[in-house]
Amino acid sequence: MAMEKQAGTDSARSAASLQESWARIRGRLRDEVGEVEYRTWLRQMTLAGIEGDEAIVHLPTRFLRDWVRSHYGDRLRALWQQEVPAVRRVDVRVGPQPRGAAASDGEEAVNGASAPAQGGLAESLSARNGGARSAGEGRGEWSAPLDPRFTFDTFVVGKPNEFAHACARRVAEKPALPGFNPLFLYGGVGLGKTHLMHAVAWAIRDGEGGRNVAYMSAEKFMYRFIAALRTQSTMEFKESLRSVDVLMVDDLQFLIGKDNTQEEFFHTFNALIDAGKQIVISADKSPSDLNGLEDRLRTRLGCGMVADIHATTYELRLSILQAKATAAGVAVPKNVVEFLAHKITSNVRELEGALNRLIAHANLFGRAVTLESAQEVLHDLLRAHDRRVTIEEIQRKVAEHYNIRLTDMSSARRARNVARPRQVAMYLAKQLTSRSLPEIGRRFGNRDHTTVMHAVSRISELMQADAAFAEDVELLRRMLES
Ligand SMILES: Nc1ncnc2c1ncn2[C@@H]1O[C@H](COP(=O)(O)OP(=O)(O)OP(=O)(O)O)[C@@H](O)[C@H]1O
Repeated sequence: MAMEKQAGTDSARSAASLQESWARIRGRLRDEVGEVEYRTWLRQMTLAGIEGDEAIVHLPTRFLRDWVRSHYGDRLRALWQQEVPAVRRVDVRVGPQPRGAAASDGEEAVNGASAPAQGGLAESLSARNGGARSAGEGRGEWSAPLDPRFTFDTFVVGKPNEFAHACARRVAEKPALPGFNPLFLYGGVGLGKTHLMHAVAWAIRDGEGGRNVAYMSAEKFMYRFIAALRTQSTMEFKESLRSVDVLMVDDLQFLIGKDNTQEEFFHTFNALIDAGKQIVISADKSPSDLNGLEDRLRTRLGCGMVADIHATTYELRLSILQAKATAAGVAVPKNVVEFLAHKITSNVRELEGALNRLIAHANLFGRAVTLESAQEVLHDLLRAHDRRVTIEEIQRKVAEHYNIRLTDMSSARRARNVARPRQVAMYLAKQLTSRSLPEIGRRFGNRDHTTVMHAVSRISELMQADAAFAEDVELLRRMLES
């Protein structure tokens, strides 16, 4: 063993002892980072081999590679050095995973040689699915790769998604339960449909019984079907698809207007349901609203459980931001989280994108995240969102509310009953749009930016001192935002 440790090359190291070292390293990492983090980021690591003084670790995607490199690279190197002192460097690469790689937490995969593993990601997924391959298509090849970030652990539950989440959990725990088959999840863009689908797929794959889950987009289904038609292998297509235990199809609306593919999907759907297999579908609309899908298919899609994911609420946006900041290990102040949750209301994808940008910026420049940096870094994004609330709208609403003329927003009149509403409008313009102080000043009768600054601080003070006034301003804000 001691001799082996000094050798540092594959030739001197048996596959078995490498495997043991690698298993210990992974075990230690898992103990250090905890189960959830380990499963999210590290579980799919495989050892491709040792070259000279370098251990080569493979991950299936660039995203995972970058993440593991930047967050765990040093730790991996240190653990390797403890285990095998001759290893001085660790190279994390995107690479194929060997058959059976990372099939479960107990199974650690090692090629045992420096030569790259054979077989691509599709094959390794096939192995994860049970490894059975029929002639032509491998069963697992049906499945698109699952995103390791999209699990139940990382899905934040709130009022708008709690029903869909509960249904997804139920199906993951007990596939093909009567009343839950098919499970049809629908909702607007970027609200978490794919995340929930992947979470179900992960949970079933990792659960007991080694169920064979095929997850794909409707587009992929069509593409495969057309390819099978072209190569006259539709029988194999049908057989391989019908041999799965769970079929999950994302973005079903893609099949609208694709009549032949719909027909094929309808038959596959029926065959699987009749055989007691679980089907999970996602789409942007409910089955009854999917105009352009055949009636008989729409009817069947709606005969299990239909669950919608609603637009996010302010509270859910707050929770999601907090959870994502914590997961990234970055301190994001409360006022920044509240600011983002207020401003970016479109969907979770954009919210997440904004937070990631802030975090990346803070990391790059080694600076803390602050409200000022958030406004600066996200300037373009906030501007795009501002389109909904314009300074004109603010002026109009505030003038109406205080019963003054719209022209008084720009007039030179200084009477309190005019000046105060004007200050409120300036304050709201600063809060609800990303216009600069000079820009706001210009829109209020060419006033100086210091006047706007004064208005903002005066209104803030008054709101602190006078609860009724604060409520009034908040009411205006809500009216403008809705
Ligand atoms: N409740 C949630 N908790 C944590 N993350 C979420 C939640 N909802 C959505 N996300 C995140 O938001 C992003 C977009 O979600 P997802 O891709 O699942 O949306 P989608 O509804 O499938 O969108 P599309 O209609 O564009 O396919 C993902 O990164 C996802 O992890």
